[in-house]
Amino acid sequence: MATVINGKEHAQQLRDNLAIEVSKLKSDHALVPGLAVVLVGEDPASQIYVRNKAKQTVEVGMKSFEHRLDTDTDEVTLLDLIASLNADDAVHGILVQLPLPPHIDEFKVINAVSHDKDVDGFHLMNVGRLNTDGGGVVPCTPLGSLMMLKSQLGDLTGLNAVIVGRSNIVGKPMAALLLKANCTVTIAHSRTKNLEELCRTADILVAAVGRPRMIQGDWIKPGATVIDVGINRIEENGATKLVGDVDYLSASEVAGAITPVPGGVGPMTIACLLHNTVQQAKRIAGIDLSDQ
Ligand SMILES: NC(=O)C1=CN([C@@H]2O[C@H](COP(=O)(O)OP(=O)(O)OC[C@H]3O[C@@H](n4cnc5c(N)ncnc54)[C@H](OP(=O)(O)O)[C@@H]3O)[C@@H](O)[C@H]2O)C=CC1
Ligand SMILES: Nc1nc(=O)c2c([nH]1)NC[C@@H]1CN(c3ccc(C(=O)N[C@@H](CCC(=O)O)C(=O)O)cc3)C=[N+]21
Ligand SMILES: [Mg+2]
Repeated sequence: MATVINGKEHAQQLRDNLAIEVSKLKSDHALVPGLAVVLVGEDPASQIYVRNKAKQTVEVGMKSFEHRLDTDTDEVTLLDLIASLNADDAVHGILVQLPLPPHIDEFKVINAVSHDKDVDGFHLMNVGRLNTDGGGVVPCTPLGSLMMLKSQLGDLTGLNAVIVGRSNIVGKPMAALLLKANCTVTIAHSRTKNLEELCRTADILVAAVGRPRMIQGDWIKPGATVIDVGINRIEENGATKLVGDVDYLSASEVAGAITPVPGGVGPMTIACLLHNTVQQAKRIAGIDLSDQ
């Protein structure tokens, strides 16, 4: 049976370390990192997610600012809010919850956030840096996934990594990180041929598809490490359930290690968001990033 990679524990450890760092920033630099989260619309899943983020932000000693706007908010109003957050010295990180309503241009909004306050790593400046000098802010979900992989496997050099999914927020930045970590990287998507065979070549398999339990145990190389990014709400036996893109039962009989859903990549994503906020606060304040 596969080792279960406990994302909740990894996330708790990361938050414990952040709490220590935040208290040092307070005492040594009079700096309290602040995170602003902007939510447009009433999506219940997003509301829970935003509430969890706010709670954990405060728990590590940082300031949390929440901005909830109606679904029919126009683009100019949203851009004005972002401009005021860009100019606010108490705010070091700005996250605009995606997806946005269809009448709002997501690309425009993402790039209106100052790249110095981007904590998602979605701004063009940070995308460019991830793919060149590696110095920018790294997207939270891929960063959390990489941390768990390194903790599980140590050096990743030479391993074959297959990522299923090519989105800008998960698949592509995950590929960039694994390439930087010296893996041989393949990105698969909906047009990929022989997906099952390709998956069986993977020492590291990352599933970021959005299809409940798509990847089966017999698609997995025995002993491989499986990172399940998928968060899918399904109805089963009359109850609502959260499942990943990997069929956990069959996969855990073949894999060497696997992240569960819930309790895997999700909690690490939020912890990495807090990590990125601290990083941006230090950058803005001119505190050496290699300092602590
Ligand atoms: N744990 C966390 O913190 C987070 C979890 N998620 C979850 O991760 C999953 C992916 O999210 P996201 O990247 O935003 O999703 P997108 O819908 O943006 O991308 C899905 C990708 O999967 C590919 N795909 C779809 N169907 C197939 C198929 N049958 N075979 C192979 N590839 C396929 C698509 O291919 P194509 O490009 O050809 O259309 C696309 O590249 C979702 O379940 C989401 O909820 C997302 C963000 C954070
Ligand atoms: N700008 C932006 N940045 C994001 O990072 C972003 C976003 N928009 N939009 C939505 C997706 C999704 N996402 C999740 C993060 C944590 C959990 C998480 O903590 N999940 C728990 C379960 C939570 C539950 O029970 O619902 C778990 O997997 O254990 C889930 C999903 C971040 N996203
Ligand atoms: Mg849109």
